[in-house]
Parts: sequence; C-alpha cells; structure tokens
Amino acid sequence: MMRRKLAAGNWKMNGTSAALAELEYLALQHPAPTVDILICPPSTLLTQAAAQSGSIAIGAQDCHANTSGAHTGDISAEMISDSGATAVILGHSERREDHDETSEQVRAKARAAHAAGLTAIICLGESEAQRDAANTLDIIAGQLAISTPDTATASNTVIAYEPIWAIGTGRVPTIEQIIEVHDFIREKLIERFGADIGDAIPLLYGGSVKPSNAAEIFTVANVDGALVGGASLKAEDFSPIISALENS
Ligand SMILES: O=C(CO)COP(=O)(O)O
Repeated sequence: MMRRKLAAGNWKMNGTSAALAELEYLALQHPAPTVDILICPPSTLLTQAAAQSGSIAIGAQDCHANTSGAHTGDISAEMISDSGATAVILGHSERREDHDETSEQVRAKARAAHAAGLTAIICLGESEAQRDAANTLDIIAGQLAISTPDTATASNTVIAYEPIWAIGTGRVPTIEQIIEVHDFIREKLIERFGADIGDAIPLLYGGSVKPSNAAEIFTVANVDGALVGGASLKAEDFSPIISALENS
C-alpha cells in the first residue's frame, strides 16, 4: 500500500506577516517535493500564505462545526477553504485542554471540514499520567472512535498521534512505543472503514520531531509523516525534516 506522505507544520500561535518570508524560503528550497508539504499558520495569515506558498499547501489550526452564525471569534470551514487553505488541524491537545474540546466536538468539526472540501487532520494523544497508568491504547481507541466522523476517506482525513508529554518537551517516545500506537490506530481504522480506506488514511507522528530524530521516526511502517510544532517555524529546521521524509 502506497500511502501519501505528509510533512505538516503547526505554527500554533506564532507568526506575524514577517513569518511569511520563512514560508517563501521553504517553498524555494522544495520547488518539486515528492511528499506533500503543509504549513498551518495562525488564521490571520491564511489568505496571504495561501497566495504565495507555491508547492506548499496551507492549513488552519481549528474550525467551528457550524457554517456561519453568531459565534464571535470563530471561523468556519468554508471560510478556511475560501482563504485558499486546503486542510485544518482538529482536536489538537492544546485545544482539547485550553478550550475543553471534546472528541464529540472534534467529530462535528471534522464533518464540517469534509463538507467544505478540507482535509481534516485529527489529533489524538495520551497524557503522561495516562501512559504511566498503562491506559494509552484505551485513550487512543476512544479518541479515535469518537473524533473520526463516518465521512472520513483516505483523501479527506489524516490522523496525527501526538503524545501530550512529547509536545514541546524534547522527549520522544521510543520507536517501539511509536510502532505500538501507530499499528494500533491502523488496525482500528481498518476494522471500522475496511481495508481500502483504513489502510490508506495517512498517520502522522507529532511531538518533538527535529531534524536529528526525523529519519529514525520515518522508518516506522505506519508513520506516513510528521506534525511538527517548534521545528516548523524556521525553514532551516523544517527543510531537513521534509528531506528525511522524501528519503524514507
Ligand atoms: O504539537 C505539536 C504539533 O502539532 C508538536 O509540537 P513540537 O514539535 O513543538 O513538540
């Protein structure tokens, strides 16, 4: 099974218009990539980024489940699509934590994203306490089952495994731990969606991915790319991660 490979950068709440120079520089370094490249800047930069990102696709970091209405401060999937972006990160642990987002809400948002023609990147991950209590696979199974809508296909959905304790900490799971969770997610997707779709949905690893560890992480069969935070902010850091994925 040849799955799409994806190097995705999540800028989180970082970047004013000056950061677009990094995007331009990254696009210049990868004019004809052999993997998909996606940058998710803050929503204030979506339109400008999409207009000048060349070979790099642009995504948002959240959307509302409704198409429009009285939801001050929120943006809809249709608005994201209208900006020129093609994807949206949903259910990131920082949103689950900072905004009390539930997996039910993530599923509604993913449905809205699909309806607007966006790729939904659905994030899952256990806390350190949950891992220590040997609950990782239960947590992942629950988040995956509830957060993923029935509208998921191999072309509109990506699942990202991001252990919370590995985000921004410099701590990375062992390769065995990554294999265990990614194989488990793959099995659950095939169980639910059948082999054609379940085997074709790309799975990303996220959490302290750096140029120094990317190649090793990309050796895992069910790792189809990465969702990168800190190391996606500078082209000089993200570029070697893209190259590692291209060479994997
Ligand atoms: O949360 C992440 C990407 O969504 C990972 O962040 P870091 O790469 O900074 O650990």
